[in-house]
Amino acid sequence: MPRAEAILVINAGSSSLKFQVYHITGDGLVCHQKGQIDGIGTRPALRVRDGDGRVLAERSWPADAVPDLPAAIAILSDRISALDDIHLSAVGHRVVHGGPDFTAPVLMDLPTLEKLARYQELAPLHQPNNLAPIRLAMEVAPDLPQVACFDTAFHRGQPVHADCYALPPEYYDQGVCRYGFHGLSYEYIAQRLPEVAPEIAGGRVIVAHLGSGASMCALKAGRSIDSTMGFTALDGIPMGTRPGQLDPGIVLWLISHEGMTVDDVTELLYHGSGLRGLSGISGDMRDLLESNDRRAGFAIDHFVHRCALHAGMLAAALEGLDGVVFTAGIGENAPALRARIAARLGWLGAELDQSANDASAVKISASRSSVGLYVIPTDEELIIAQQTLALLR
Ligand SMILES: Nc1ncnc2c1ncn2[C@@H]1O[C@H](COP(=O)(O)OP(=O)(O)O)[C@@H](O)[C@H]1O
Ligand SMILES: CC(=O)OP(=O)(O)O
Ligand SMILES: [Mg+2]
Repeated sequence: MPRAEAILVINAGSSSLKFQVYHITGDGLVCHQKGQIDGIGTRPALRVRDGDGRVLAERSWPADAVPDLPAAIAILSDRISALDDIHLSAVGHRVVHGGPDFTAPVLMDLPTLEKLARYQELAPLHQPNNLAPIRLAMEVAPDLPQVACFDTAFHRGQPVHADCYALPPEYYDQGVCRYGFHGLSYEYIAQRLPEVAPEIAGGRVIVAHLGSGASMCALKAGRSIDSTMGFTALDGIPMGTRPGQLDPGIVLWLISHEGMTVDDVTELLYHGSGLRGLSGISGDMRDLLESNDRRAGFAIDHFVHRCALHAGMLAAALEGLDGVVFTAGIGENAPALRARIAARLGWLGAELDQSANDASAVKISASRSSVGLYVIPTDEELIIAQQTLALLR
């Protein structure tokens, strides 16, 4: 029997490594297998399912057995190379930073790999882990097309007054601007809205992508007009191990007063801050929700507060609010946090339906709420597969 033509998708995040295999059919893309290792460095767990959702493999490890993304890549690459019932037509990769030049998916070659490697310092938690599998695949399968799909691309149509910093313009000309990230996730949500939430799809929507990395995007009729992340994926709301918005004066103080080097500050801001730094317990929201330690509750309070403030900022960018969509690890799975954030948006007209929220229904707003509240599980891999297929064709 001929093996089915397929696209493999790889998505390396800050606490997870996800993959999906799609069959290419006459009608488009059909998921054949999907899997992930999440909780990397905190509570690593592997789960692989077939296209119908049946669990094919499940396993967990102690935190230090899968301490980082490279360890997860090693585990998953063994599984992926064992897939023998497909013929790969291409591999689609999430690449977090596309800088000023990469505004659309691109077929990878060595010069492009070198260009993208220059953005490693702008996304140290992601870019090396996004590029390593591309480099490896180009070595072992030089004829197999590798396509890079960017987190930044979806935001690149924002007006200049929104994506610039108040710095002399020569910095903007050099690419110092607000890129925004999680664009593959926002593109997926924008694609789903007309079907799942037609009453808000053409309106003013905040999408809250709350995962280990977290950001929010202001969608106006499905297009990004602003977001909470900036030049790097450090900005905006607090994350698992990143602080979110920070007065740049703190960085100057850390250098001048604390004698920190660039490497020290990088370590603090990418690995030692956010929920982990503030709680001193864990950057994994599940650990904080399960903890009775007062510091865990304090970190969650801060997270909710900052989410509410940034949502207010995006509502101002949108000049009003028709809907809020919760997505990603926390947004999809933590009803208590959705409830607390929604309560802080009451002044904008948001009112939760508590039982719908507890059940993680798609629509979780009360019927009298003037803001539609939704939970839509994201699927960055599907967007990557669609973009990869479009480029192949
Ligand atoms: N049931 C849950 N309750 C609360 N938080 C959860 C739950 N499941 C996952 N999370 C949180 O989601 C985050 C991971 O989300 P994910 O979108 O996979 O992140 P990333 O892609 O950035 O690695 C972690 O902080 C984890 O604690
Ligand atoms: C950009 C970013 O923070 O991604 P993730 O949430 O997958 O870590
Ligand atoms: Mg992610």
